[in-house]
Amino acid sequence: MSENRTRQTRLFEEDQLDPSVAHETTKQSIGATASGFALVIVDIPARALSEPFAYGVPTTLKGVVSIGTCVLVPFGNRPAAGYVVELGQSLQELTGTEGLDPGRVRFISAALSDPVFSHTAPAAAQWMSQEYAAPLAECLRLFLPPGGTPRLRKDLDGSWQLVPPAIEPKQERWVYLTDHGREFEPRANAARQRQLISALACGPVTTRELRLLCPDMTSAIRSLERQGVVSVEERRAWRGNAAGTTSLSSASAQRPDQLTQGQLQALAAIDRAYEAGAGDVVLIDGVTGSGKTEVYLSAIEKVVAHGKTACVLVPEISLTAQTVGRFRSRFGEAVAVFHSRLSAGERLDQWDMVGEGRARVVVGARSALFCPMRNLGLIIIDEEHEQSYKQRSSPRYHARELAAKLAQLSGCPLVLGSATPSAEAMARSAQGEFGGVSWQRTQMLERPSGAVLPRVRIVDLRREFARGGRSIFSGALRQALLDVADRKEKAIILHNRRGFAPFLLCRECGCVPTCRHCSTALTYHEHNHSLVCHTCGETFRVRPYPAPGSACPRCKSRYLAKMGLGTQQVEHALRELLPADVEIIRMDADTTRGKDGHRRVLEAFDDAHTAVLLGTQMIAKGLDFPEVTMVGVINADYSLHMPDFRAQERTFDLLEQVAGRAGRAGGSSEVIIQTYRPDDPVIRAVAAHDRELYSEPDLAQRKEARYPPYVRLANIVAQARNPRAARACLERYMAILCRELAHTSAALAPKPGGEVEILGPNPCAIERAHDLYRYHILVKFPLTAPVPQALSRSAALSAPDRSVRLTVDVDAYDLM
Ligand SMILES: Nc1ncnc2c1ncn2[C@@H]1O[C@H](COP(=O)(O)OP(=O)(O)OP(=O)(O)O)[C@@H](O)[C@H]1O
Ligand SMILES: [Zn+2]
Repeated sequence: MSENRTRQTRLFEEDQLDPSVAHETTKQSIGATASGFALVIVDIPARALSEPFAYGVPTTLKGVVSIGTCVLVPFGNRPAAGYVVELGQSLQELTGTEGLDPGRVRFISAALSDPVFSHTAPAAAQWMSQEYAAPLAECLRLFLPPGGTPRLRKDLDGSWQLVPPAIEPKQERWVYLTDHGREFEPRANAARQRQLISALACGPVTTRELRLLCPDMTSAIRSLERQGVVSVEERRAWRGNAAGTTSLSSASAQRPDQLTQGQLQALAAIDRAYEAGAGDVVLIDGVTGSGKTEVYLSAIEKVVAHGKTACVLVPEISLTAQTVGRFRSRFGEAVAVFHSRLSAGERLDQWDMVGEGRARVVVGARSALFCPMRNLGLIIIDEEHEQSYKQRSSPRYHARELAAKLAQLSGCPLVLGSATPSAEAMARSAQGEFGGVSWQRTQMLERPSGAVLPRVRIVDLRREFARGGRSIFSGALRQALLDVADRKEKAIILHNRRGFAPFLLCRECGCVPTCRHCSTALTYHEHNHSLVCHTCGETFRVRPYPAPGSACPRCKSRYLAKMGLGTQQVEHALRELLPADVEIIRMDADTTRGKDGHRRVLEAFDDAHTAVLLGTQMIAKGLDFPEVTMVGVINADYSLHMPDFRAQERTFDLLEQVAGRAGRAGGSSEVIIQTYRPDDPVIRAVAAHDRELYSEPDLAQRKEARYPPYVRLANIVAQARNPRAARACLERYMAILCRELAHTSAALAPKPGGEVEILGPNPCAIERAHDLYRYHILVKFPLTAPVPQALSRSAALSAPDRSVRLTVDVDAYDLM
């Protein structure tokens, strides 16, 4: 590590300074005396800049520069913005500066801001950069106030300009009654003044709100201000505090009279992790509706009572509706909220509320981990198994891993909650330890107040087909829907088509053609009528039904059909089936656009008397509607056939979660799952609410074939207009990678039966997107091997030209 650093921490020579650099920079750099030294992460996102650089702190900036300060520095022949991540009296005190000559270090030119990030940010950003093969500056940028820092811009004439923060805090004018004002009695005919005084009787009000009350209040305010009756004060506005409020009945958290046994045990485990102060992880493995949210709320209450702060991550999708309400109902104004639908101003204000310590609880999507929490006492990740915790653009970090790192840096517990924990979390807690901290699983097997998990009925679609059933709904599902309508209750229908790779399915025997070498489902490519294996690349020609000559490879039936049916078609079918007084509410990407899309849809379902909520996988998440007594799944098999080693895990998660929406208030409830594969271990596991029925064989197979959680997996994708260019880029990358790995250690050198395995290049499952051809290689490597750094260096060294886009995704979830 330190050898690596010495190599990379570079000095810049005075003579490299270009005359075009801002005049001030040059003047200050020459002949300044150092009052100390600093390591600075230069704000230039390039893979080659993987370490901070050393600079002198001129005496003029003594005391002005601290960790987190944005500074202006000379960099090569240009100025650059950067962030101080380490400070010391002498150069030797700083990490990785062995062998540098203090006399030749260049100087920081100016300080541009107050400190902008928390003390754990530099270490976390450097860890992220190494772990996920991402440029260091790109990682650090995540920890900066959104839109709130200065940037440098090169103008057309070649000079560099300092651009101030794009977003400024906003001030609001507050009007309040003075002590004298409380006794003041306006003249009988001064109606405006009376109105104003009564509006202020309960406390200060903003001029904006007063204007809403009565548009011409200005003169009354001025006149009363002159008489000393009211005072006007400028205060910072905290935009975004109203975001996410909802009328949903389930969006408040009534404190239960009594916690369940499982809840108490979970809280005790969190207590122990808190006392240990080492960043230990507690996995709450609690069935759907077991009251995990209540555990989070109680744990946070304790932490806040100790003067600490807490951060709760929930999947983006569940943020707008119920969750925020539950947290606000318990913690009020002390809650800051982050999600992607906030405006830039709202985001900055929520950020600063956290930085100033006004907000003690942060609820947000994965990006909430970056806000400047002081005195962090607890991190919680709800629905820990969710794929959306993996960022899909660079830096491609996983929130669970970053949270574990931050917990360790802050010495606070990390709590993971789910009814369907990830294979990673299960494997680590089975081992009891991972990454130097303890991992412990605590189970919550029961729903509170006697509610039970719903009964699951499996419908075999092959039999329906044999009996002549051609409708979307089997007899059982049709009857169940009509019964719900009769009883004036609510139902949820899942029709998941997201992330869907086209495949062929025999409607008579239910078989899906799989690769004879790899046992992954073959993906259907319409344009050349072929089935392709996306693991080994083998291709089979095929003609699906109704083309003449279509035939199932197993039973030779000609009903080898291309699968695909949209939510809209299901909606039509529901409308035809059900009486007119049943509201049918569709929830998918199309109906939830806009800032309040999700909230509107869920409120409509909440308000409806008798209703069916139909949707894609977004309806499976965390919804708590007590009136839902039936859940139906149109076709459970879609995600089972994804060309992905996680296909079984994803399908189980989805089905178990959606099933868990039924019967949450007690009483009888039913789940009906339609499938062509009733004997699949995943389907049987959901039917029995018994995860191990599928996870044991699935994990055994992953271990055997070397897949996560037993190894790590990186997906390196090249995209180009010219398919040969994409492939060639990966071939070059592979050659460099092999060399880099061999350099790192003999054990990592790729060889048959070696620790590192490289597969490909092959075409991606989605072969072509946005007119670009896509190829990929997969790299499998041991959990603790320093392979990501080699992956990153190889990307920097293989320097693809502009026609090829090369991305490195470590711990990839999206293999399409
Ligand atoms: N101790 C308790 N006594 C009674 N009711 C409770 C108790 N704890 C939680 N509840 C209620 O149980 C319901 C389910 O709780 P919650 O939504 O937290 O479940 P969950 O475990 O997060 O479920 P899911 O994984 O399905 O999202 C809520 O309406 C909640 O108010
Ligand atoms: Zn294959």
